[in-house]
Amino acid sequence: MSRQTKTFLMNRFREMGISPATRHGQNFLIDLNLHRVIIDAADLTNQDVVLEVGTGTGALTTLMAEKAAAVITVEIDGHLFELASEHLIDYPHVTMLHIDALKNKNHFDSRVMEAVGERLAEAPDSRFKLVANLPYNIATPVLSNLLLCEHVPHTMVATIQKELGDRIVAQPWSRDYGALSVWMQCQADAEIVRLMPPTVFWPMPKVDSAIVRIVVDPVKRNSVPDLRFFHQFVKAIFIHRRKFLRANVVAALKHHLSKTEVDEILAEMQLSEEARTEQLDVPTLLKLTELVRARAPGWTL
Ligand SMILES: C[S@@+](CC[C@H](N)C(=O)[O-])C[C@H]1O[C@@H](n2cnc3c(N)ncnc32)[C@H](O)[C@@H]1O
Repeated sequence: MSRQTKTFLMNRFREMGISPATRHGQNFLIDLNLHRVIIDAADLTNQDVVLEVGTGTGALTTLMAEKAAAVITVEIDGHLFELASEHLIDYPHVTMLHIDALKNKNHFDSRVMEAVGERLAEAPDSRFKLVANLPYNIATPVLSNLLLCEHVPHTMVATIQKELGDRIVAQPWSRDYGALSVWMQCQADAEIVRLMPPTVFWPMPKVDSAIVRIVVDPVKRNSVPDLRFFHQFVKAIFIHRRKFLRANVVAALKHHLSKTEVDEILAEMQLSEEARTEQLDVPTLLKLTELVRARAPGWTL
């Protein structure tokens, strides 16, 4: 029997005297075909160094270890770390970390990136990929922060809440368009590969899920002169995305730009006073950010 079916998992958890921890987003994929879909979407080869956040029982890890040059897998839960260690012991190119992958909501634990850096250094010309069935409570910081890390991924393939997937691929004027859509689309091509009902997991989550693929585009990424500034500025003006853009820029740049300066910038961009933040596409936001940055280079959120 596969060691990731519902019966196997239920028995193992019972033997260990534990139950899945909701606070850690422990919903395990029990439709094993979907592991294959994830791996195929990531197009894994022996040139890839893979980061997995959430080892779980190690089922996906083992499959990735068969294909990739190296896998760094991170698990917060001691019981699961132990369970996965039993299965991963025969894979010397798998680095297992028993830590919280995130130091805080804006930063990875430095040990994660150190381990990734070491594996990348061992395999020249390797590509870095994130492939994971992510715990839903940390999916946004994991995907967002990775794009600001020292080692930027070539591709990220992740199982996430469907609602989050919708936000990542959303277009201007739509209900789901926001700072996260802009942050992803300014530097990557993002798509939803597969939608999944709760029944493919044990225990079943309360929401639908999606597998997303985000492929970083170096040309797009290079067209953002200051990624950190852009990230912060877009976050600030999208807090009230339905409001008038002018009000949002004025509020975000309070103490840094006067209302007259904001009006000058909007006039230069030929944006009316009635323009709403939610209507701005990525190229327009890039241009706006650069005009703001030129006048307030030291601004931070
Ligand atoms: C959705 S499960 C995925 C497990 C497994 N990869 C699978 O495909 O079935 C998420 C896993 O992430 C772990 N986890 C949750 N928060 C974490 C964090 N902050 N750092 C590392 N692992 C975490 C959970 O304990 C759980 O094992």
